[in-house]
Amino acid sequence: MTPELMAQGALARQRMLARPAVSAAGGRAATWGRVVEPGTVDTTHGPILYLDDITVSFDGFKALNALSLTVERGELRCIIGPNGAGKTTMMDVITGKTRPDAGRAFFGSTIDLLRLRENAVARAGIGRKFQKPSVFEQLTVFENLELALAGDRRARAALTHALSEAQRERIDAVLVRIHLREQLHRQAGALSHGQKQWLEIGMLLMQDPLLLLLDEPVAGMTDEETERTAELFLSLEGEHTLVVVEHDMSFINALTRDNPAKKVTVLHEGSVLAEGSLATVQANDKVIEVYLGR
Ligand SMILES: Nc1ncnc2c1ncn2[C@@H]1O[C@H](COP(=O)(O)OP(=O)(O)OP(=O)(O)O)[C@@H](O)[C@H]1O
Repeated sequence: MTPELMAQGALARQRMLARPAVSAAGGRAATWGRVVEPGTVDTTHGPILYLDDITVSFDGFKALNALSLTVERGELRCIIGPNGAGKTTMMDVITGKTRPDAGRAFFGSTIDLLRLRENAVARAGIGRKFQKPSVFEQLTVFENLELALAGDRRARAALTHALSEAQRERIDAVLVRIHLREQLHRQAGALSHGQKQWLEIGMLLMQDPLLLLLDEPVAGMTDEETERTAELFLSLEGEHTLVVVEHDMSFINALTRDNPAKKVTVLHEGSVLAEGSLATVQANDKVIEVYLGR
């Protein structure tokens, strides 16, 4: 992590905090059953993500068991936990893929996530990166980003549509950010695993999400790629809110080393087992027993 990137992250956080946070639509009723305009989440009085007492059962087995969790706007929150702790199920609830049996889930103070379908959650400003990269292998890096910029416009139309200067600049800025500026004409299928992961993150960034959910983003990456990914995430912190689920403790270390007080959440058996700085949770006896000490 270079001092420049750390400074960039700090600046981005300041800019984000200075951004007007109140929904243009305004009011709780504004989001119920309506399409939500991206970038209008209301965090004036609270967190950007609020999960309260969420329970998800599969044939009587509680994958999430009264899970409560909040994430503040601009945070980079790491979520760790052993296999089966409920991390993926939690992301499925946030993105509308799984409906809980009980509990509440809010994006800002007004957007009730449990009333939105998956595509509406994405439109509201929540982007999700699954573990495996799913880029369009036959297309170039640039074309992949171009498609992502188009959102849900039809693919062919998106690729024949002339880009505006501002759109080109946006793609260019993302290319620099994801370290693929030199590879823009390369077919995505020819990229390394790590580069494909960055491209997919770049595709999410084209939609300018407020909240990014990242499921094991460095699985299968080389040490160098992992380090670059940590730098990328730290540069996004503040401007975006990031929730990173990860098993790789060296990556968690890299994500928290600029600020040792940064919160890490440990999930176990569908609830929060511990939360606090990495050092605090690593020293927690319950955590050592169920996870770190295994
Ligand atoms: N559709 C399903 N049907 C039945 N059980 C499920 C289903 N989805 C998840 N589970 C169970 O719920 C528990 C939590 O799963 P989940 O995938 O959320 O955990 P995780 O923390 O993401 O694990 P990992 O680190 O292995 O990805 C597991 O015991 C899993 O087997």
